[in-house]
Amino acid sequence: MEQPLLSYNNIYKSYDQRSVLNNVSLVLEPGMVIGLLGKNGAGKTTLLRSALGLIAPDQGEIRVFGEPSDKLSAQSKAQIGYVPQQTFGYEGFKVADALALHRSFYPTWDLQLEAKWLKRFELATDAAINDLSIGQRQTLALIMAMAYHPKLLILDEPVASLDPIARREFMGDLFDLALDSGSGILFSSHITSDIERVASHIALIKDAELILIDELDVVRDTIRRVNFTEQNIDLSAYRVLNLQANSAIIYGYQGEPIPGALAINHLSLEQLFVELHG
Ligand SMILES: Nc1ncnc2c1ncn2[C@@H]1O[C@H](COP(=O)(O)OP(=O)(O)OP(=O)(O)O)[C@@H](O)[C@H]1O
Repeated sequence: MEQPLLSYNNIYKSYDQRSVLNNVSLVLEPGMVIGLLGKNGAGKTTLLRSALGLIAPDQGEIRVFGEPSDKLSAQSKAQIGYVPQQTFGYEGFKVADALALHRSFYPTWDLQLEAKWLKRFELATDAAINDLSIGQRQTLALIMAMAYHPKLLILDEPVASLDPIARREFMGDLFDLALDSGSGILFSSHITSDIERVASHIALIKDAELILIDELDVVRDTIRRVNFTEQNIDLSAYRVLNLQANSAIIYGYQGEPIPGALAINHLSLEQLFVELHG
């Protein structure tokens, strides 16, 4: 089996005795695009930053390309692309100068890709970074993180400030990048439609715990809301993600009848997210 690009093994992290990551395990293999979904404060940024050695977990082990994340070699670091939630450096630079400096760190920089994206997103190279809109800055940050074909791409809400057209195009490129070059992508987002469009896998984080990690198609196909009147309905054949007085969200449904169920309904990713947090 190929070595995972990134693996989290039983990660715990607390701040002031408040748990932010609770026993999180996750593996990113080449070709996977994992969309990390969770509400504000769920622990997404903490999880992403800890992969880069920027945050040290209290317990557990994180490996990137097989190396411990807090002792990454320079060679491994050069194969990671990271776009934080808040960009940016290069204040006082023009776009062209910032790109030239950034490019100089990466021998695998793809000038054609850079030119294609600059054109597509209408970023003027003579514009001053300080004058760019938030969305334009985010676009530039994405170009800077992706144009050297990193093996591992970690994106913290990468497209939140982009308009829907730019979002759609970038998300498409992300997916192509992963599939073409055997890279892997872990990105966080609140935008369930973006995750549905490009992710191969979804990781759902709630109250510091990874409550679901699986292929997106499997999640879509086997998640259901079950309505019932009797409290003694037997749902033991499923993973119950949420249990209310007269309904439950179950995972692992295969189309069979459930005795006592009044209704068994599909849930979109957005409905799942809303209902889990309702
Ligand atoms: N350095 C810190 N000190 C104390 N608490 C922190 C620190 N960093 C993060 N936290 C807390 O940890 C929790 C998780 O934060 P994190 O930034 O990982 O969430 P998130 O899922 O990325 O949220 P968002 O979607 O709003 O970006 C939050 O409650 C946050 O306040």
